[in-house]
Amino acid sequence: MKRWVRQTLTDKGRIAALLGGNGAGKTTTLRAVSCLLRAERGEVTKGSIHYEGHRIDKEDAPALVRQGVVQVMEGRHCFAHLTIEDNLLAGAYSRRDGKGAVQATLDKVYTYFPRLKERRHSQAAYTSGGEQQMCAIGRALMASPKLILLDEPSMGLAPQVVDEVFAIVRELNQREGTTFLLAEQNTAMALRYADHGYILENGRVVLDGAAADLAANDDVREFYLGLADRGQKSFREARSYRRRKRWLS
Ligand SMILES: Nc1ncnc2c1ncn2[C@@H]1O[C@H](COP(=O)(O)OP(=O)(O)OP(=O)(O)O)[C@@H](O)[C@H]1O
Repeated sequence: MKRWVRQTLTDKGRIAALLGGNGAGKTTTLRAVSCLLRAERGEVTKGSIHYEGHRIDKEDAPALVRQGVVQVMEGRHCFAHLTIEDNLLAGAYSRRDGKGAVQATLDKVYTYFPRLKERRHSQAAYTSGGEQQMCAIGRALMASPKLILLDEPSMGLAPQVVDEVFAIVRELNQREGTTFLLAEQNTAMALRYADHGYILENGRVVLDGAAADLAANDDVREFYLGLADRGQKSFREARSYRRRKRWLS
Protein backbone atom coordinates (compact mmCIF):
# COMPACT_ATOMS: atom_id res chain seq x y z
CA MET A 1 0.00 0.00 0.00
CA LYS A 2 1.31 3.41 -0.91
CA ARG A 3 1.51 5.89 1.97
CA TRP A 4 1.04 9.54 1.02
CA VAL A 5 2.41 12.12 3.40
CA ARG A 6 1.35 15.73 3.45
CA GLN A 7 3.98 18.00 4.90
CA THR A 8 3.49 21.72 5.46
CA LEU A 9 6.91 23.30 5.07
CA THR A 10 5.97 26.68 6.42
CA ASP A 11 2.92 28.54 7.65
CA LYS A 12 2.29 32.04 6.37
CA GLY A 13 4.27 34.69 8.22
CA ARG A 14 6.70 32.25 9.83
CA ILE A 15 10.37 31.36 9.47
CA ALA A 16 11.09 27.70 8.75
CA ALA A 17 14.54 26.18 8.48
CA LEU A 18 15.68 23.17 6.44
CA LEU A 19 18.69 21.76 8.26
CA GLY A 20 21.19 19.02 7.57
CA GLY A 21 24.74 18.35 6.47
CA ASN A 22 26.34 18.53 3.04
CA GLY A 23 24.23 16.83 0.41
CA ALA A 24 21.19 16.33 2.69
CA GLY A 25 18.87 17.79 0.05
CA LYS A 26 18.24 21.32 1.34
CA THR A 27 19.00 23.17 -1.89
CA THR A 28 17.12 20.61 -3.95
CA THR A 29 14.04 21.08 -1.77
CA LEU A 30 14.20 24.88 -2.16
CA ARG A 31 14.65 24.56 -5.92
CA ALA A 32 11.71 22.19 -6.13
CA VAL A 33 9.54 24.81 -4.41
CA SER A 34 10.80 27.71 -6.56
CA CYS A 35 10.54 25.66 -9.78
CA LEU A 36 14.25 26.17 -10.46
CA LEU A 37 14.93 22.42 -10.55
CA ARG A 38 14.07 22.33 -14.24
CA ALA A 39 16.80 24.89 -14.98
CA GLU A 40 19.21 22.19 -13.83
CA ARG A 41 17.41 19.51 -15.80
CA GLY A 42 15.88 18.11 -12.62
CA GLU A 43 12.20 17.43 -11.93
CA VAL A 44 9.77 16.57 -9.16
CA THR A 45 9.06 12.90 -9.85
CA LYS A 46 6.89 12.03 -6.83
CA GLY A 47 4.13 13.92 -5.07
CA SER A 48 3.22 17.56 -5.60
CA ILE A 49 3.97 20.98 -4.13
CA HIS A 50 1.25 23.41 -3.13
CA TYR A 51 1.41 27.13 -2.36
CA GLU A 52 -1.55 29.13 -1.07
CA GLY A 53 -3.87 26.24 -1.84
CA HIS A 54 -2.86 25.50 -5.41
CA ARG A 55 -0.37 23.24 -7.09
CA ILE A 56 2.84 24.94 -8.22
CA ASP A 57 5.29 22.21 -9.20
CA LYS A 58 4.22 22.39 -12.86
CA GLU A 59 4.57 26.17 -13.05
CA ASP A 60 7.65 28.08 -14.20
CA ALA A 61 9.90 30.21 -12.02
CA PRO A 62 8.86 33.64 -13.46
CA ALA A 63 5.19 32.80 -12.84
CA LEU A 64 6.04 31.94 -9.24
CA VAL A 65 7.92 35.21 -8.78
CA ARG A 66 4.76 37.03 -9.91
CA GLN A 67 2.88 35.08 -7.22
CA GLY A 68 5.36 36.29 -4.60
CA VAL A 69 7.77 33.35 -4.29
CA VAL A 70 11.41 34.43 -4.72
CA GLN A 71 14.57 32.43 -4.14
CA VAL A 72 17.88 33.85 -2.94
CA MET A 73 20.49 31.46 -4.28
CA GLU A 74 23.36 29.99 -2.30
CA GLY A 75 26.56 31.97 -2.90
CA ARG A 76 24.72 35.28 -3.26
CA HIS A 77 25.08 35.70 -7.04
CA CYS A 78 25.15 39.46 -7.29
CA PHE A 79 25.87 40.98 -10.68
CA ALA A 80 29.51 41.77 -10.03
CA HIS A 81 29.85 44.65 -12.50
CA LEU A 82 26.64 46.41 -11.47
CA THR A 83 26.38 48.79 -8.54
CA ILE A 84 24.53 47.68 -5.43
CA GLU A 85 21.59 49.91 -6.43
CA ASP A 86 21.41 48.48 -9.96
CA ASN A 87 21.52 44.98 -8.47
CA LEU A 88 18.58 45.89 -6.26
CA LEU A 89 16.63 47.44 -9.13
CA ALA A 90 17.18 44.26 -11.16
CA GLY A 91 14.99 42.50 -8.57
CA ALA A 92 12.04 44.70 -9.57
CA TYR A 93 12.24 43.51 -13.19
CA SER A 94 8.93 41.65 -13.08
CA ARG A 95 6.95 44.44 -11.41
CA ARG A 96 4.32 46.34 -13.34
CA ASP A 97 3.22 48.79 -10.64
CA GLY A 98 5.29 51.78 -11.78
CA LYS A 99 8.47 53.63 -10.90
CA GLY A 100 7.05 55.29 -7.78
CA ALA A 101 6.16 51.96 -6.19
CA VAL A 102 9.57 50.52 -7.06
CA GLN A 103 11.30 53.58 -5.56
CA ALA A 104 9.21 53.16 -2.37
CA THR A 105 10.37 49.53 -2.08
CA LEU A 106 13.97 50.60 -2.69
CA ASP A 107 13.68 53.15 0.14
CA LYS A 108 12.27 50.43 2.38
CA VAL A 109 15.13 48.06 1.51
CA TYR A 110 17.55 50.82 2.48
CA THR A 111 15.85 51.22 5.86
CA TYR A 112 16.39 47.52 6.60
CA PHE A 113 19.89 47.51 5.12
CA PRO A 114 21.49 50.89 5.86
CA ARG A 115 24.83 49.40 4.80
CA LEU A 116 23.46 48.94 1.29
CA LYS A 117 22.43 52.58 1.18
CA GLU A 118 25.98 53.59 2.11
CA ARG A 119 27.40 51.34 -0.61
CA ARG A 120 24.70 51.94 -3.22
CA HIS A 121 27.07 53.40 -5.82
CA SER A 122 29.77 50.75 -5.31
CA GLN A 123 30.24 47.94 -7.76
CA ALA A 124 28.99 44.74 -6.10
CA ALA A 125 32.31 43.02 -6.84
CA TYR A 126 34.05 45.42 -4.46
CA THR A 127 31.70 44.95 -1.51
CA SER A 128 32.12 42.50 1.36
CA GLY A 129 30.56 39.03 1.51
CA GLY A 130 28.06 40.26 4.09
CA GLU A 131 27.07 43.23 1.93
CA GLN A 132 26.62 40.93 -1.06
CA GLN A 133 24.37 38.63 0.98
CA MET A 134 22.35 41.65 2.08
CA CYS A 135 22.21 42.80 -1.55
CA ALA A 136 20.91 39.38 -2.63
CA ILE A 137 18.17 39.48 0.03
CA GLY A 138 17.42 43.12 -0.80
CA ARG A 139 17.11 42.25 -4.48
CA ALA A 140 14.59 39.52 -3.59
CA LEU A 141 12.63 42.09 -1.56
CA MET A 142 12.43 44.35 -4.61
CA ALA A 143 10.02 41.82 -6.17
CA SER A 144 7.59 42.41 -3.24
CA PRO A 145 7.66 38.75 -2.22
CA LYS A 146 5.36 36.97 0.20
CA LEU A 147 7.71 33.99 0.56
CA ILE A 148 11.50 34.16 0.36
CA LEU A 149 13.46 30.94 -0.12
CA LEU A 150 16.86 31.67 1.34
CA ASP A 151 19.66 29.24 0.58
CA GLU A 152 22.55 29.05 3.07
CA PRO A 153 22.65 32.74 4.10
CA SER A 154 25.55 32.10 6.50
CA MET A 155 27.86 30.61 3.89
CA GLY A 156 31.35 32.07 4.07
CA LEU A 157 30.41 34.87 6.48
CA ALA A 158 31.95 35.76 9.84
CA PRO A 159 29.69 34.83 12.82
CA GLN A 160 28.97 38.48 13.66
CA VAL A 161 27.86 39.19 10.08
CA VAL A 162 25.71 36.04 10.06
CA ASP A 163 24.01 37.31 13.22
CA GLU A 164 23.40 40.67 11.56
CA VAL A 165 21.88 39.04 8.46
CA PHE A 166 19.62 36.74 10.52
CA ALA A 167 18.51 39.62 12.73
CA ILE A 168 17.40 41.53 9.60
CA VAL A 169 15.59 38.42 8.33
CA ARG A 170 13.68 38.24 11.62
CA GLU A 171 12.87 41.94 11.50
CA LEU A 172 11.55 41.60 7.93
CA ASN A 173 9.48 38.64 9.05
CA GLN A 174 8.02 40.45 12.04
CA ARG A 175 7.48 43.88 10.53
CA GLU A 176 6.63 43.06 6.91
CA GLY A 177 5.06 39.63 7.49
CA THR A 178 7.41 38.07 4.91
CA THR A 179 7.52 34.28 5.20
CA PHE A 180 10.97 32.65 5.03
CA LEU A 181 11.94 29.10 4.18
CA LEU A 182 15.67 28.90 4.63
CA ALA A 183 18.25 26.18 4.09
CA GLU A 184 21.10 26.32 6.53
CA GLN A 185 24.02 24.18 7.68
CA ASN A 186 24.55 26.45 10.66
CA THR A 187 21.97 24.63 12.78
CA ALA A 188 22.55 26.63 15.96
CA MET A 189 22.05 29.97 14.24
CA ALA A 190 19.03 28.83 12.22
CA LEU A 191 17.26 27.37 15.28
CA ARG A 192 17.83 30.63 17.15
CA TYR A 193 15.86 32.61 14.57
CA ALA A 194 13.42 30.11 13.03
CA ASP A 195 9.99 29.13 14.34
CA HIS A 196 10.10 25.60 12.95
CA GLY A 197 12.88 23.32 11.74
CA TYR A 198 13.23 20.22 9.58
CA ILE A 199 16.24 17.93 9.71
CA LEU A 200 16.95 16.42 6.30
CA GLU A 201 19.06 13.40 5.49
CA ASN A 202 19.33 11.82 2.06
CA GLY A 203 16.56 14.02 0.69
CA ARG A 204 14.05 13.08 3.42
CA VAL A 205 12.78 14.77 6.55
CA VAL A 206 13.93 12.64 9.49
CA LEU A 207 12.86 14.94 12.31
CA ASP A 208 10.90 18.17 12.57
CA GLY A 209 9.42 20.37 15.24
CA ALA A 210 9.32 23.78 16.86
CA ALA A 211 12.80 25.32 16.71
CA ALA A 212 13.04 25.50 20.50
CA ASP A 213 12.14 21.80 20.83
CA LEU A 214 14.71 20.81 18.22
CA ALA A 215 17.38 22.88 19.95
CA ALA A 216 16.65 20.96 23.15
CA ASN A 217 16.43 17.54 21.48
CA ASP A 218 19.28 15.23 22.58
CA ASP A 219 19.87 13.79 19.11
CA VAL A 220 19.92 17.21 17.46
CA ARG A 221 22.27 18.47 20.17
CA GLU A 222 24.61 15.58 19.65
CA PHE A 223 24.52 15.10 15.89
CA TYR A 224 23.93 18.64 14.64
CA LEU A 225 25.01 21.01 17.38
CA GLY A 226 27.94 18.95 18.69
CA LEU A 227 26.90 19.79 22.25
CA ALA A 228 26.30 16.47 23.99
CA ASP A 229 29.07 14.57 25.70
CA ARG A 230 29.79 12.01 22.97
CA GLY A 231 31.70 9.83 25.41
CA GLN A 232 28.49 9.00 27.24
CA LYS A 233 26.66 7.78 24.17
CA SER A 234 27.50 4.32 22.98
CA PHE A 235 27.55 3.36 19.33
CA ARG A 236 24.47 1.19 19.97
CA GLU A 237 22.61 4.22 21.30
CA ALA A 238 23.71 6.20 18.26
CA ARG A 239 22.33 3.47 16.04
CA SER A 240 19.02 3.59 17.86
CA TYR A 241 18.78 7.21 16.69
CA ARG A 242 18.69 5.91 13.14
CA ARG A 243 15.94 3.45 14.05
CA ARG A 244 13.95 6.23 15.69
CA LYS A 245 14.06 8.33 12.54
CA ARG A 246 10.70 9.12 11.12
CA TRP A 247 11.04 8.21 7.45
CA LEU A 248 8.32 9.86 5.51
CA SER A 249 7.90 7.56 2.55
N1 LIG B 1 14.64 14.40 -2.76
C1 LIG B 1 15.66 14.10 -3.57
N2 LIG B 1 15.53 13.20 -4.57
C2 LIG B 1 16.56 12.91 -5.37
N3 LIG B 1 17.79 13.44 -5.29
C3 LIG B 1 17.99 14.34 -4.32
C4 LIG B 1 16.95 14.72 -3.40
N4 LIG B 1 17.45 15.64 -2.54
C5 LIG B 1 18.74 15.81 -2.91
N5 LIG B 1 19.07 15.04 -3.95
C6 LIG B 1 20.38 14.97 -4.60
O1 LIG B 1 21.37 14.95 -3.59
C7 LIG B 1 22.46 15.81 -3.92
C8 LIG B 1 22.70 16.85 -2.85
O2 LIG B 1 21.55 17.63 -2.67
P1 LIG B 1 21.59 19.19 -2.27
O3 LIG B 1 22.61 19.94 -3.07
O4 LIG B 1 20.17 19.66 -2.34
O5 LIG B 1 22.07 19.10 -0.76
P2 LIG B 1 22.31 20.27 0.28
O6 LIG B 1 21.72 19.82 1.57
O7 LIG B 1 21.82 21.58 -0.25
O8 LIG B 1 23.88 20.27 0.39
P3 LIG B 1 24.91 21.51 0.58
O9 LIG B 1 24.71 22.00 1.96
O10 LIG B 1 26.24 20.84 0.36
O11 LIG B 1 24.57 22.53 -0.47
C9 LIG B 1 22.13 16.46 -5.28
O12 LIG B 1 22.83 15.76 -6.28
C10 LIG B 1 20.64 16.24 -5.43
O13 LIG B 1 20.30 16.09 -6.79
